[in-house]
Amino acid sequence: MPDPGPSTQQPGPPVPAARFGAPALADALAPVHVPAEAAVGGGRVLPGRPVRPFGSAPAAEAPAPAPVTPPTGTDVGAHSADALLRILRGPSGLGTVGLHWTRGEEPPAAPEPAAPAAIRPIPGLYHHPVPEPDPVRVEELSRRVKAWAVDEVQAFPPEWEDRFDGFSVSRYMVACHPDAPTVDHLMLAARLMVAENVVDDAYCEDGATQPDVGGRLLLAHTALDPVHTTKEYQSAWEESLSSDAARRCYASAMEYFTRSASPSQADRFRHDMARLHLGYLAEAAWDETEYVPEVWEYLAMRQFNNFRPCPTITDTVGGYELPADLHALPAMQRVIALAGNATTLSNDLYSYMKELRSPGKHLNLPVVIAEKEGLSDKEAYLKAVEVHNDLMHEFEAESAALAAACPDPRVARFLKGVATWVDGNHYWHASNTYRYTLPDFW
Ligand SMILES: CC(C)=CCC/C(C)=C(\C)COP(=O)(O)OP(=O)(O)O
Ligand SMILES: [Mg+2]
Repeated sequence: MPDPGPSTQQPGPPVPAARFGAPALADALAPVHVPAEAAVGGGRVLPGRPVRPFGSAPAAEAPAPAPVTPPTGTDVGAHSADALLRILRGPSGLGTVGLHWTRGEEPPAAPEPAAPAAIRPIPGLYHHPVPEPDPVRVEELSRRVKAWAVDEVQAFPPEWEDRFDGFSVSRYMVACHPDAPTVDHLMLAARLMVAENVVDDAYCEDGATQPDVGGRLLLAHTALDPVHTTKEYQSAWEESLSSDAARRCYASAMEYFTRSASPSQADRFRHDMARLHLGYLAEAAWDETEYVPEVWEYLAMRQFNNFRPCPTITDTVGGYELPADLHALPAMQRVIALAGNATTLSNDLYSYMKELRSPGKHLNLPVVIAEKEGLSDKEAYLKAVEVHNDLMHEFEAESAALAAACPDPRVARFLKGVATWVDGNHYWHASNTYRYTLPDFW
């Protein structure tokens, strides 16, 4: 690794390496000076130090889960089934052919098809199965996103390659965005997904939370939302964008994204990322003060520390635009929030065992319910499943109502894209047995 050189980071308390039980991580968090000419940009190799990517060690030490066939979706009938099915089928009528899930490119001849991933859904968790992601796309996206992570932004060191591969970002993104016209479009989502996880892992996760996490997050946020200042200070900010893996990933992924997105789509994404960072700050503050929130307070925090920035780029990745005034509709905002909350609570349930093994008390919905409502671990987990399911039903009912009230094909396509993202996110969690194992509650 290159010599880190002098720091460009704001002054702050020293990193307490012992706290993390992983000196490599504390070391990785140290800022790195990079000359101005190496400032972020597509195609350049950026020096710097890695962060521990993609969560804690693989779940290999836990017993391997038994793969089962995914159940079919349930309960739709109780929740505006007709309208929902119309959304999922997509728009119909004259002039809507181009709005369906088709691709702008013919896939090349298929290689040996990869074996379908084993799925292990949480019993009783309301979800919809998805078709197996196109293996040709998964392969191509995997090659390209890894090349970006390794060669362009140095997101992780070679010894963590297995963890990066185990994250399976390409299978994740192909499952979530089946309507992406090209692999270039999928790359927009894949780079951002990698970057978001690098920032979370480097600054916030598993005992890695830094006392100066607020400053770090704000400076990382400027890689998405640029600083406009005087000439004297502008170059110092530009240099800072290369100074750690988190900022290199954000800056590069955002540069690609803004080349494809409209100004209003890019601004929507910045707003969603500001929400995310606000959620990280609350989580970090509660971790620091060892505060266990009320269940409703936890749910409020998790609405911000949330997958929301992922489904809300579905139109950019799909190569079309939901106009800002339709995105801003209160009913659309409610649908987006419900979808984000359901997907994020699904993460709380799938990552429950991983988070139990992590250092300190890792808050998630089952843990907070158990503590605040005096329930056993199993009772709390099963109650959290019900909270998730209620949110999913509400999401689907509100989505169907909005589609009926606002018969604009772009609204229908966006709602379908969000619903597809929700399903793809579930698929990825249920199939990622490298990362997640289930508790023994059934
Ligand atoms: C991809 C993205 C926008 C992530 C934002 C926040 C985030 C990492 C999650 C919502 C996932 O939750 P968590 O941090 O608990 O992830 P793991 O359980 O460690 O997989
Ligand atoms: Mg989690």
